[in-house]
Amino acid sequence: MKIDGRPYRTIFPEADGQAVTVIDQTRLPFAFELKRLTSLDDAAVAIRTMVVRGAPLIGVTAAYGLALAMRVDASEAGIERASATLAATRPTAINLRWALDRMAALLRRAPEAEREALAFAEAARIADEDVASCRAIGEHGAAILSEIAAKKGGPVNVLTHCNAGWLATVDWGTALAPIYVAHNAGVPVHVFVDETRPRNQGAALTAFELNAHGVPHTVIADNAGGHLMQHGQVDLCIVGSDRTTASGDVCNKIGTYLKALAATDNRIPFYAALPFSTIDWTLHDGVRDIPIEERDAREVTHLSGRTDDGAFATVAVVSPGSPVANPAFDVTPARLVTGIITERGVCEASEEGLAGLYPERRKAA
Ligand SMILES: CSC[C@H]1O[C@H](OP(=O)(O)O)[C@H](O)[C@@H]1O
Repeated sequence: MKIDGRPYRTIFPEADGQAVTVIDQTRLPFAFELKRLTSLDDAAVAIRTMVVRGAPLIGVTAAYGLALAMRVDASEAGIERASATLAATRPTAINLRWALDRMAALLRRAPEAEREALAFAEAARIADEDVASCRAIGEHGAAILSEIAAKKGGPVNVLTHCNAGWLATVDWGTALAPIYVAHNAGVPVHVFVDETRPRNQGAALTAFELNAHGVPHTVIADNAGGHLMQHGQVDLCIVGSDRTTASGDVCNKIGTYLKALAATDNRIPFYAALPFSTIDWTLHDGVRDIPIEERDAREVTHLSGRTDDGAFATVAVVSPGSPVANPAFDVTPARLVTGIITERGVCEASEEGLAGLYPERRKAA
């Protein structure tokens, strides 16, 4: 995507191969700052502290983190140690495990002396594949938006949760990719942007993206979505995913499940958009089996932002001493999901639906 007319990706290797540069998403939307990752630990900290975030981007950052690690220790033990360090950063997004397994399998087969160059090349391939996958998700999803807008004879109103835009991937995004493709094609689209407490990825990141791209949108409190659906203001919901099971259960940012319940109650289509790398083919019961990250209580007790005179500030918003719970994700059962938008097309949220798009997995299962 473009920022002030300049094309950006969320992560890119530097020409000298000594570092990888990322956008520091903890500073958005009030400051656009780049951060250089020069080591395995830099990459691990960037993932854990959400300098980079979003399932596909977490996977790509981990891939580059492993490549940076190979500069220091390309032995078998080095591969295992770096993989373990990166895998421990965040437990829910399956893209992290998927990327590390793909990289490690390739590196183990290569001579130690070739592993650093091979790792950077494979990380770049994973990044390029992510861009292509998200662009294809955009095409398939835009067809849905275009059909609704044509039937309505007016703007299609999409509700989305958290940030599943280009900032959550290498480029294009997943849930927002259909919106960008449709908007670019002249389809009238408007987006209701859930603020998405507690870290406000919607209010801070999705709104930043849509502002930069000129997409009409309205930021809303998380709790307003059901009311808007009840009053006919939402035509469909599209969300991202951090891990989707082979049976179509969708794990996504906390609060997604509540949106799906409201959508179902109001007979509003509810889609999840995700690439192949977000599907966990080993799981069939997401509510029971997907590990849900519990993040620091301070994300709930404090709000970070900018004061009216432009200073960054963090303020307490919870009565001191009150206990806090902060699960970062929830799981929407497949029965509440209208369809899954992937790089290979749109399918039912079911074993059959996903196996139909990925027949090679049926044989593997
Ligand atoms: C395209 S994956 C985006 C997905 O990741 C976000 O989680 P986080 O910001 O904690 O990394 C959120 O669940 C988004 O839907």
